[in-house]
Amino acid sequence: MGFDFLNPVLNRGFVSVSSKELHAHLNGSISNHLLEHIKANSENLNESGNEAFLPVDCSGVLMNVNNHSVEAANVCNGKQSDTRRSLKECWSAFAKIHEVITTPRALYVATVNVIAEFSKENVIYLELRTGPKKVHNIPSKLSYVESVVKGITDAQKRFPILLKLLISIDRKKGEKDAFETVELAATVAAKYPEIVVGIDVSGDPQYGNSIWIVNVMKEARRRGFKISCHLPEIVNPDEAIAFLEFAPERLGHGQFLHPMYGGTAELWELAKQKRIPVEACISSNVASGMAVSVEDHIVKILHQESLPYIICTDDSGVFGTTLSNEYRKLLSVVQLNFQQIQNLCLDAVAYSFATEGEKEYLNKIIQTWWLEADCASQAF
Ligand SMILES: CNc1ncnc2c1ncn2[C@@H]1O[C@H](COP(=O)(O)O)[C@@H](O)[C@H]1O
Repeated sequence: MGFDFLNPVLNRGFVSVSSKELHAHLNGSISNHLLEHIKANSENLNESGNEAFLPVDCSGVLMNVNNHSVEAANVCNGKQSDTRRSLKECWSAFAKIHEVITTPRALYVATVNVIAEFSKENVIYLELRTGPKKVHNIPSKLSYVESVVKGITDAQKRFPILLKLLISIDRKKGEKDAFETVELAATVAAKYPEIVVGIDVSGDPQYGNSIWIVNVMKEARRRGFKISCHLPEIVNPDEAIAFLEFAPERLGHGQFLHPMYGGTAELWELAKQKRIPVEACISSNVASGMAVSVEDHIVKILHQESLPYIICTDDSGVFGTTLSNEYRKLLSVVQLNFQQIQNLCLDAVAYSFATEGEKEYLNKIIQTWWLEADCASQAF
């Protein structure tokens, strides 16, 4: 579309440098390389140190990690680059990852290295989200979250990236579990208020009932959390209306809001009226069959109608993508000039769950980077 002038900028990571990742599921963001590494070393993992991780440096960070790429991921999967994973396949991909992350130590290493990989791509603000699990040798949901927070705290000291955590509610696990998760999130947030800032509602959209999900979101809001809620990834206008009426701070996906993709005129009108920022995850939605193609992704309509959206990866490990790659896909279907891309980055700050002071700081970095990028582009 004549945006070749942006390629050097994208290739040099400028967009991701000035970008934020607001929708990244922790386990879904584990690259194949990292997963293989954890699997291969699982028997040697212990709580006391890193000595079993030969390729890991003293901070628990994998050395020589390749950035994700569709090609790299597909080599590991033995799949073609255009392989589509249906939503069902996604759930089994997550289950396979969960089978590998069996100890607090493995979870810690996964957390640190997922952050390392985002930071290598020059992402400067990352909101990770994950669902607490008492599985395998992880003794409790509290210890699960503590391991993730420890990973975040340690990575925060090492990388130039600001980190936040959203605690995920898995709708498949039902109402009781969801209320308990909010309670647990409140306990951990009291200890780490700068890190644990939000609640994510996700999981298989075929499960759960919108009424209790709305009630859980109300409780989370009452506790002071910001909320990001996945809109159903199957056509379900009634549920989407219930979620829009509640008005979480952000919405995940949103492909089926528009009548062209299975929504209704009423739903689309409500979406336009509410103007809730949508976390657009292009590769994920195309790979899982939610959007037929990049061209048919809802982001194009959101852009045309000047509705707020943020470019995100969703599950960079499972879908073999990066934030820069997602921006490239956006630019293949939406015409944006330099200033508009910068504005997208600044919008992402505004829609983030960072504090006002942190937002100010991030905005300054972005403006500086874009000034440099602008100068660099003049040179090409
Ligand atoms: C494809 N789009 C999606 N839609 C809905 N839920 C998703 C998702 N991608 C990920 N998850 C949710 O995040 C979990 C993996 O990360 P954590 O184990 O929590 O770190 C998945 O099991 C699912 O519940």
